[in-house]
Amino acid sequence: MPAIASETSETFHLYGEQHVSVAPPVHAVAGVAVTARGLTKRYGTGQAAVVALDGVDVDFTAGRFTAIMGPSGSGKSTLMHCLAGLDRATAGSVRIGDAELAQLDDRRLTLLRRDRVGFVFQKFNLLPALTAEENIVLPLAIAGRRPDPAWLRQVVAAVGLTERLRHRPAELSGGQQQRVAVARALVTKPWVIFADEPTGNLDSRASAEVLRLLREAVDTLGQTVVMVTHDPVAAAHADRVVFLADGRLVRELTAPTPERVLDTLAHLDPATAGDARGW
Ligand SMILES: Nc1ncnc2c1ncn2[C@@H]1O[C@H](COP(=O)(O)OP(=O)(O)OP(=O)(O)O)[C@@H](O)[C@H]1O
Repeated sequence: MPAIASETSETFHLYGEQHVSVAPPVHAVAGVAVTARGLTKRYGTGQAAVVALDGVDVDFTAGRFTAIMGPSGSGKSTLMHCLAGLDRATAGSVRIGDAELAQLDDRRLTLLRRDRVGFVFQKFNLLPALTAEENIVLPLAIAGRRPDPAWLRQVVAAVGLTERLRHRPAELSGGQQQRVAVARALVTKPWVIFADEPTGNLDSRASAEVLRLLREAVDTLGQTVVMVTHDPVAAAHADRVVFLADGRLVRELTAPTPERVLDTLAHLDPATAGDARGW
């Protein structure tokens, strides 16, 4: 099990009792952090129905960095939302560790997301009235948990924000705001971090910094990261890239390079590959 995901002696036995306040621990099943089987998502009904995911089987190894790519409309966001418990699948199964999402009612699903999943979004999603530090510890504050000071210091130092903790988001650059978001995702020691186009609003220097942080979280903390991206350079920071087309998983690459990612995209959808080259 990755170091960051190991549980301490907190009392998770509350799970299953009437007043659930903490999500249950999750455990890796054969080294797999998140798994989907036959994952299907249909929007609408009848003739207007859209099959966004069409029976996706995929495993995300614990302590690894995986990128999800594919042409526009191929189902990347839908897949991430279903994997992260932000949306319910129409059919099939998603397990985060040994927790089967379909078996959780809305309240338990919310707890699982709050306590076991970290999120990084394209638009940072920071609260403007709060300082950087308050934004970072917000998931803990919502859960009524106190930050572990040593861990908080380590996370803040890792993202290079020690001197910026009292600044509000409007006083920070885009790259700094996204680093706050990465720290906020790490602070709960989540089972998995889902990053949805985390560099989509950043210039290439700030992008490289955020990608380096995600990479470091995997390499030095054992964090599991799953990232949706359109950017072959971003995807090349991952250990593995999985490619969607028309709601199906069609290819994957290990040890990706930007060139190999572009070549694979070009086979799936020449227009998308052209965009990625900046044509
Ligand atoms: N709420 C919705 N209602 C109806 N159809 C939807 C909805 N959300 C997504 N879709 C459709 O599902 C398909 C997959 O969409 P999704 O957003 O997951 O693709 P994507 O690969 O993330 O696209 P992009 O790269 O453009 O962001 C598309 O055909 C989209 O139009």
